[in-house]
Amino acid sequence: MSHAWGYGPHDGPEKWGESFPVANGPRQSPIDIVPTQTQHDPSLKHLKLKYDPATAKGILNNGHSFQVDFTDDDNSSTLAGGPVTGIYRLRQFHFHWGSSDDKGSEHTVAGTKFPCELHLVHWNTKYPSFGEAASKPDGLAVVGVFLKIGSANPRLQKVLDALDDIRSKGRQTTFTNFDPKTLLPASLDFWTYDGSLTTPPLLESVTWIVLKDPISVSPAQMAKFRSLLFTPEGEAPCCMVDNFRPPQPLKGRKVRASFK
Ligand SMILES: NS(=O)(=O)c1ccc(C(=O)N2CCCN(Cc3ccccc3)CC2)cc1
Ligand SMILES: [Zn+2]
Repeated sequence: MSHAWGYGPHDGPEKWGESFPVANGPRQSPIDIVPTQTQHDPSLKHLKLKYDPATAKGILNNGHSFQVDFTDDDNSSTLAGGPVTGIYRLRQFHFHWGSSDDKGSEHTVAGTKFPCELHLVHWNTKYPSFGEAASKPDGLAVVGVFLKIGSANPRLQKVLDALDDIRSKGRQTTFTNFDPKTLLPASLDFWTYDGSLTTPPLLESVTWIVLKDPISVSPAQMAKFRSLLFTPEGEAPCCMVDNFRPPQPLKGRKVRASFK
């Protein structure tokens, strides 16, 4: 398989190991988080998230998900505290979701799947760039947020309204003046563990910070996610759904909790 990967029967997660052998490595993501097997770590600091809405730049259908990109040439939008040392810059956020409300998240909680999961991707400023950081064991920090079916979430609406302009792979449009903090739940209680990117190249460079509390999303809003296409204009349309990797073996890793 060239480096063309996807989520279908011929190029999906079960096949990724053929081109990306690290798929079977010791710190792969996502995982099933079993709360009764996590350990409260009182030494974990509060998560410090500082996001400047002016750093929002654009929104892109990358053929695997859609992402909102941020300018990351200074420390205007950063993550610090929590399990990390130093300052990490926000690069982008994106989502993973299912074809139906009973699946879609990458992390699961005691086997429970959520219909969608948000990932806010940050890179360690001890390295010169995202690309450099992405290959280092402490290079990235990703905040994961579960979305649970409930009432419509007004905070999502600006993102969802932009999807009409990026229906096909490769489409992008400007997306400015957006504060991703508005997408977070009230509590920043989290679980944390050492893991990887959940898409190829599956680099084992991510400190995962998965928030305990979900945010809401309505069925109509989920339908909006599912209106995107994996395929570019001019190709037979294939709905962008089930773009999630299933949980991977823990291989002896400890999952710590910031809360009791
Ligand atoms: N689901 S997730 O684990 O949160 C996630 C986070 C980030 C990305 C991401 O931005 N990309 C796009 C391009 C950069 N590559 C890494 C790279 C490849 C080659 C040269 C340098 C870095 C990673 C994939 C994907 C998934
Ligand atoms: Zn992701």
